[in-house]
Amino acid sequence: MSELVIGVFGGSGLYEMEGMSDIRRVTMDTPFGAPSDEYITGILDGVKMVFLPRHGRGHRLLPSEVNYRANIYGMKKLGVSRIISVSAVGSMKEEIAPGHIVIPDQFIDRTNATRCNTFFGNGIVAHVQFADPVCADLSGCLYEAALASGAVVHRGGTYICMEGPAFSTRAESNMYRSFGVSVIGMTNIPEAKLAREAEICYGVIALATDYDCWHEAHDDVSVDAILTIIKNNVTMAKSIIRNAVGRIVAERDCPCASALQYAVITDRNAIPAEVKDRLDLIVGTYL
Ligand SMILES: CSC[C@H]1O[C@H](OP(=O)(O)O)[C@H](O)[C@@H]1O
Ligand SMILES: Nc1ncnc2[nH]cnc12
Repeated sequence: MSELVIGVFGGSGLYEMEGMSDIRRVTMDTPFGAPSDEYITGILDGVKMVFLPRHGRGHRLLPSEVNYRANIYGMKKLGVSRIISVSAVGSMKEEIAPGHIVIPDQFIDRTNATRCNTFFGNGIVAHVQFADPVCADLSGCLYEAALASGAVVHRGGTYICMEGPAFSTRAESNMYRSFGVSVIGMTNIPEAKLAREAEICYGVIALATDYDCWHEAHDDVSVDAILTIIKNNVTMAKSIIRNAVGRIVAERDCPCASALQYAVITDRNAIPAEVKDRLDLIVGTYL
């Protein structure tokens, strides 16, 4: 059985993780370019952890500029089998108030193709299943952990991923509400798709920071308002991660672990050798 290694992508306001021992910094280059920053590895309550701030330390990268492929590839290289994504989100429902936690179970993709959401192409074609885009087991652990941390937590809900960087217009916000979505953000879709291709379980702790711009009784979303809420909630996010770590077992009994088994359609003999080489870590066992 392989050792449990849990990865964390820190989002807006979460640029470091306290409480780990045996801390090391790992600088990595990947066949897909450079990740957002150094990975921080360490031990949290006896479990190996890998932390990466997705926008880089100092929040230098736009959601569209993050090299999601490199970030996920690096996690895979470091042995990660579960990724916990911490994300600031706008609430699209009255009952999800700023300060609440949501563990989304669905996504809608409203990004506009400036991001690279796949490891495949250039001579190898694969189509992974994505009907259930987050790992149900990991998300269950995150929900239980949020309850144990005393959070007001909403189980399930749809995260709509927009391109940004400008926030939505009021017309867009109302349209998204008519879709029935729960929260809005700018980062999770590429991570979820690439994690699935890398056979890594993906789950999200979404921190509701604002009511976007649809709520007549609340101010329109601003970075300032988001950061104020996040400052008060970063301790909660860290507590949820800590409580989740003890609930995650090494062995996986979910479809994420074999997502690529039947996904590659290309004739193995037609795949160029350099493509096989580049993707060895991701898909090598199936070629
Ligand atoms: C700083 S406000 C907008 C920013 O926050 C969210 O990022 P993350 O998911 O990394 O917490 C949102 O998606 C935007 O990128
Ligand atoms: N209202 C919002 N729209 C998009 N991303 C966000 N992140 C936090 N709040 C957001």
